[in-house]
Amino acid sequence: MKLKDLKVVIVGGGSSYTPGIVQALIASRDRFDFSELILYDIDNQRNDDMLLIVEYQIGKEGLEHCITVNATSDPKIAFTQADFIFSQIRVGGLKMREQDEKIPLKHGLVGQETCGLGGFSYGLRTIKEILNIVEYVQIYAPEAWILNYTNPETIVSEAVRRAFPRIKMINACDMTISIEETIARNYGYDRKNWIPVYYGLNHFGWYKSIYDKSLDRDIMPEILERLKNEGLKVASFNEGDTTWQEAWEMMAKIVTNFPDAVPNNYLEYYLYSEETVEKMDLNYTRANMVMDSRERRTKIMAEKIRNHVGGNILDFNFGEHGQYIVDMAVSILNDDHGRYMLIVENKGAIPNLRDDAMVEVPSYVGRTGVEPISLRFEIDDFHKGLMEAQNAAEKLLVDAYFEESYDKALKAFTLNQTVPNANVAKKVLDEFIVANEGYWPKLK
Ligand SMILES: NC(=O)c1ccc[n+]([C@@H]2O[C@H](COP(=O)([O-])OP(=O)(O)OC[C@H]3O[C@@H](n4cnc5c(N)ncnc54)[C@H](O)[C@@H]3O)[C@@H](O)[C@H]2O)c1
Ligand SMILES: O=P(O)(O)OC[C@H]1O[C@H](O[C@H]2[C@H](O)[C@@H](O)[C@@H](O)O[C@@H]2CO)[C@H](O)[C@@H](O)[C@@H]1O
Ligand SMILES: [Mn+2]
Repeated sequence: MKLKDLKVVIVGGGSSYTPGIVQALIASRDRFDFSELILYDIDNQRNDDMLLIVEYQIGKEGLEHCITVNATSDPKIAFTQADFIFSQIRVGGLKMREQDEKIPLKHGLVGQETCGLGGFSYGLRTIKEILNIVEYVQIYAPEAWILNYTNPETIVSEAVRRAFPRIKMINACDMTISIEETIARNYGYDRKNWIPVYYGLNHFGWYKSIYDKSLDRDIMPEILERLKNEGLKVASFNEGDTTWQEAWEMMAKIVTNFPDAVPNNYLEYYLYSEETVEKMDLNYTRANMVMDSRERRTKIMAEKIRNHVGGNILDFNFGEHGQYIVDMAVSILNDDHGRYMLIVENKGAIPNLRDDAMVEVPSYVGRTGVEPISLRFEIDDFHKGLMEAQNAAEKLLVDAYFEESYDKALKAFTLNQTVPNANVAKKVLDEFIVANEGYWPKLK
């Protein structure tokens, strides 16, 4: 493997997460020696705007002579001789995310981008594009590592597992980092001292223990107590974001009712679907918020650079998101065996769950890839039951994609735990088929 002068490709270069990734890449140059950065996107306008921002970031650090940056929509140019590929696409953009959220919500169901039927709609749209990208990598850079965080992750990674079982791809989500960081900042801990044991599906899991090395004990019992008694406030990187504030408040509720484990916040959509629906506004969902905030701020940054406006141009803060992705790349390159929560094929990691489920468990990352940690305990029936139903629904959805099967899709929609009956499942599925024309396979 090449260790220096690396070529990095950001797939979905126009994503508003790109500046955060670039900031982390720049900050990690002593551990990750890259000299070429490619923004690859199918939307040239977004990609060109981002090129301006990234060039500005690199120029600001005086690195324009050591790092070349280019934007392209040509896969051959993008992937040839690539070493690392970061994948962050949103198929259909935020306009389709709006449909994912609003169609179920219209029927009184959870309207969310990765949970519930919105996640299934997004999944059926995304599989084809991710498989295309993996195919390009096989053709132009078969030795490259793909770090994937495109959502909905369990569905995407299940499809890739079936189509490319040996691909060098790491599936990662920053949510556990964000949960840990928010808890640590609220209660005065340092997450860097933690060895957490976590298990689940993506956006659907629980902490079993959190061992703090500096205190020499499992601090989960005291965290559970504080969650119940003090609640959880939004950390500075999500400050002013009401959706995140509400999500952290719901964590306290989950723990009050189920006091044996710190949950992933996304479980609120499954455990309290009715309550989350009541808080949603059919005329203004999360997609609208993101368009009016993150997307707008990105456009303003590009505009200011284009118009040579001086002063403080850069305006983004995604907490640990970018650094987490880059740390994983560093861990591969330097064979560091860093420990991350990753989405992997179970194969016994959770002993009493089917082997071919894509689960999220602690894993080491090194030069040869991912080494998942076997939990060596059986998970309880409550978590197991929830996970098995969710996993079966996701597997049926991926079957529906490969078999172009309406029957499998309807079963997946009906089994989704945010759905009360098959009638409403069918109505939402039929509306999604129309809304996703040109994106979904033709279900027969
Ligand atoms: N797992 C995580 O921790 C995590 C965290 C943040 C974001 N994400 C995911 O990252 C992705 C990007 O999110 P965003 O809000 O920045 O979306 P966005 O719409 O702002 O940006 C995505 C970009 O992908 C491009 N794109 C779409 N299809 C493409 C294709 N086939 N090939 C190349 N480019 C393509 C779009 O043109 C767009 O510029 C989403 O899937 C999101 O869910 C994951
Ligand atoms: O609604 P969005 O698009 O703002 O966020 C959806 C994503 O939420 C999680 O990522 C968080 C991250 O955990 C937090 O630290 C901070 O950086 O905000 C991110 C979102 O902006 C989740 O893990 C992702 O999968 C979602 O895409
Ligand atoms: Mn995630």
